[in-house]
Amino acid sequence: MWGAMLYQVDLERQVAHSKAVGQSQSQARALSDYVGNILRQAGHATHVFKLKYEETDGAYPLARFATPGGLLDSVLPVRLAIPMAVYDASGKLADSLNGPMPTSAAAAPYFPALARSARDIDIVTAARASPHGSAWQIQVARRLSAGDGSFAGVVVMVIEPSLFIDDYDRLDIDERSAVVLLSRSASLSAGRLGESLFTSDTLEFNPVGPRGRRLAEVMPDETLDEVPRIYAASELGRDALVAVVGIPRDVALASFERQRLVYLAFALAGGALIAAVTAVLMRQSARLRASIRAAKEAQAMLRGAVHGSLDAFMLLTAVRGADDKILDFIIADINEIGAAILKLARTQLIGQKAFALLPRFAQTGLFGHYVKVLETGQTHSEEFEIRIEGQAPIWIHHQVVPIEGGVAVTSRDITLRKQEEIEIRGSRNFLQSLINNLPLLIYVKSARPKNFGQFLIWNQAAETVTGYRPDQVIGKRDAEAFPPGFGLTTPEEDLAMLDTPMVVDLPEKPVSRPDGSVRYLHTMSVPLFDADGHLEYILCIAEDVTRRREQDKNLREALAALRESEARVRTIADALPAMIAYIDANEVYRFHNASFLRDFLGGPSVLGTTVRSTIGEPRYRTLEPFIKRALAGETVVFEEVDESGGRDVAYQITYIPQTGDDGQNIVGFHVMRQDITSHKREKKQLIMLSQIDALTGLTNRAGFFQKLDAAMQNSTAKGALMAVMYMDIDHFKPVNDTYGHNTGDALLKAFSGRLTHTVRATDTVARLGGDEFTIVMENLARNEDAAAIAAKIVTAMRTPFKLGDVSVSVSTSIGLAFFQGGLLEPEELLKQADMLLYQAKQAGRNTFRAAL
Ligand SMILES: Nc1nc2c(ncn2[C@@H]2O[C@H](COP(=O)(O)OP(=O)(O)OP(=O)(O)O)[C@@H](O)[C@H]2O)c(=O)[nH]1
Repeated sequence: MWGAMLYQVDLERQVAHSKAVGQSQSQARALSDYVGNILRQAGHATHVFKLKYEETDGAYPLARFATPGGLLDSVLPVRLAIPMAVYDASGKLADSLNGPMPTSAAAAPYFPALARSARDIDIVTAARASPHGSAWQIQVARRLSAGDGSFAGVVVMVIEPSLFIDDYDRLDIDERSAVVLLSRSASLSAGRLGESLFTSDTLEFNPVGPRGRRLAEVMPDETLDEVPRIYAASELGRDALVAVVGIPRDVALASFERQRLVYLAFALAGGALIAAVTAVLMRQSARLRASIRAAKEAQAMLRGAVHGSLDAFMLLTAVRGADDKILDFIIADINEIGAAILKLARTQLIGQKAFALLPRFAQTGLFGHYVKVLETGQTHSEEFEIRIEGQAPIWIHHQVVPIEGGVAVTSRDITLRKQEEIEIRGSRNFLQSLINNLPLLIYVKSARPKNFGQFLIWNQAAETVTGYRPDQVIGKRDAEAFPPGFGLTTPEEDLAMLDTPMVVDLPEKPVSRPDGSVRYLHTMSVPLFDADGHLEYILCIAEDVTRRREQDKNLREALAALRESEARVRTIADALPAMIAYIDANEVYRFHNASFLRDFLGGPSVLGTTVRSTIGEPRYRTLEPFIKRALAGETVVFEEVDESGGRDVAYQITYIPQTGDDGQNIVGFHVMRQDITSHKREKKQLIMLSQIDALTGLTNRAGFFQKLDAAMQNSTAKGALMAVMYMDIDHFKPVNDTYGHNTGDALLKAFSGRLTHTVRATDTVARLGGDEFTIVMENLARNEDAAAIAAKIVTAMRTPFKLGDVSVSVSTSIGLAFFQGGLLEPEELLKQADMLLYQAKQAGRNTFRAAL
């Protein structure tokens, strides 16, 4: 039992020791964190000073910098009274604060490095013995630049270990604890043992136990005092500094010792209690670690939020001139997004002056805004466009918030949103312009209950057509904007739309303009719904149909006139005896009068059919040449005999070409078809009549020559013998003279009658004029046959003629010529007969002479 208890006690001791080492190390780590933080802040403080110094061209005293609540106080507590100094370019002390400082820094290790490098860096020197012998120290130095960027000197902060040791009141440790800060590089240490401080250049701490142990327990290589402690170290990671905290062993193991007594008293129960206490402590430690981790995570998240933000974020510190006027801004911090916008690495940007980065900083107005924000303390936000040649424009939302000594700038790329806005505005402008420029009246009324019927849109065309301006209409209802019965869509029609929302085509209505004139509108009402399907607007689109109505009216009148004229033309055409038609350029019948249909085609209407299909191919072939000529522009007159009806019907056809509106192209031709059958017959009769001697009824001179010509051709063709007889009444004149002209006529008639009876029916007896007669005899067998007839005629005429109351005795003389083919002309044959007549006259008359 005791063995077990002693074993347990030993185990507990080990646990308590480990815990004590952990506690020491935790304190050592806190110390090293604090030191590291102070050193970082010191670096930051030199940076802030540098900004102010450079901004004021060197006229910025350290005393002002370290004013309580001033710039330094925002970085490092002024109460720490950290010694500071400013050295000029030659290394000579120019300003100092919080303690004596070396009069020259020229020999300091940082000085030549900072003088050479133009970069804004801080140099933290290794620990070295303090010149005034108090301890050792670390210097944080930063280059100061003149206005032209040249080396102006350095600012130095002196960090002494006493700062951490003296003022170290954060550690919750026993007063006999040891706190040591060790510089490995300088082999210097400074420490506190309870209330007493010490420095050493020999003190060293060595690790306890095997390497790689989790707890970094160390032991001093020399005895510091008589207090046994449990020491642990924490390396600073930079500057070769090590923080060591030693907690008195009895304090560290006090609980264990108490527990050991309890163990002694309550052996087994004590062990359990210790275990429980250990567990609680472990849990507390775990909780502590968790909360530290949570704090770190929160910090990381915060930092991540800034750096991972979609917005560009930048902290700018104002650079002020001697008169405190803001001259420029320096980038104190910037996130990656911001750096990306400026197209430089973050590290390159930090410390840069805005004017150096953006030469047009002032012209863009940004500088002015930043200054104003800083001076007024008012946040400024705006949206603007950045145009870089060769790149699409970028829209930025810019917010500037005042902070201590500068501004915090947040910029967000809102190009996409802006483009959408511009597009929406563009399409809205387009629609607006479209609505205004459309020749249609467009007006929109509200369909919402609160302002039902109120005009919301009234476009240019609506104003032009109705004479009412938008300011007279918009925001009003019909009854408020227009006189009663104005004529636009009425409230009743709007209410009907509310009942049954649908597109309505309203009848054409007149509207009275203020000047008294009237316009006719044809309106469509269209319901427009909101996203929830409720009727929101009534869109009315109206067309001014006044002109169209006038044109329609004129057209109707013109059409009526045309129809009337056509009816008149048709009446006339139908009444005409001629057949009239019109055929277009495609040879299609377009018009015909009643006679054309009845007398020519004899069937139903052929309008719309072609000539070829109407009259048939054979007849079309006859007419085609004339049709082509007419369609070529020629007026054609020709005759056609239609033999189809069993009797010959003769037509005279006239084609008159029709030119189109251009006066050039032939668009068809008019047909006038006249039945000339009877006319031709009459003509034939007339011709016939013209060949008859009116007194005697014998063939006249013209008929004689026609007959003689025909007979001679026949004779030539057949080789037949023919004769022509030429005779004259002997002493006719005295008859006229004795008995008068009428008796003479009667004698001529009686003579011709006796003559006709003497010859054959096939012989042609003609009177050439006066008392001269001829006979054409064809197909004679012999010459003598004709001579015999001549003799017979002479004999027959010797018998006196009984003419009314008088008896007249005459005789006749005859010349007889023959023909039986040949080239002789009729006139020549007659002349031969005349010559023979003359001979008969010469022979004493009352006889004949023949060319036998
Ligand atoms: N009554 C009548 N006399 C006519 C007509 N035509 C001609 N004459 C006359 O006929 C006569 C013809 O005269 P001629 O033949 O020259 O005289 P002729 O007396 O017959 O003489 P020859 O023939 O030599 O015997 C003229 O006196 C004409 O005036 C007619 O139609 N009627």
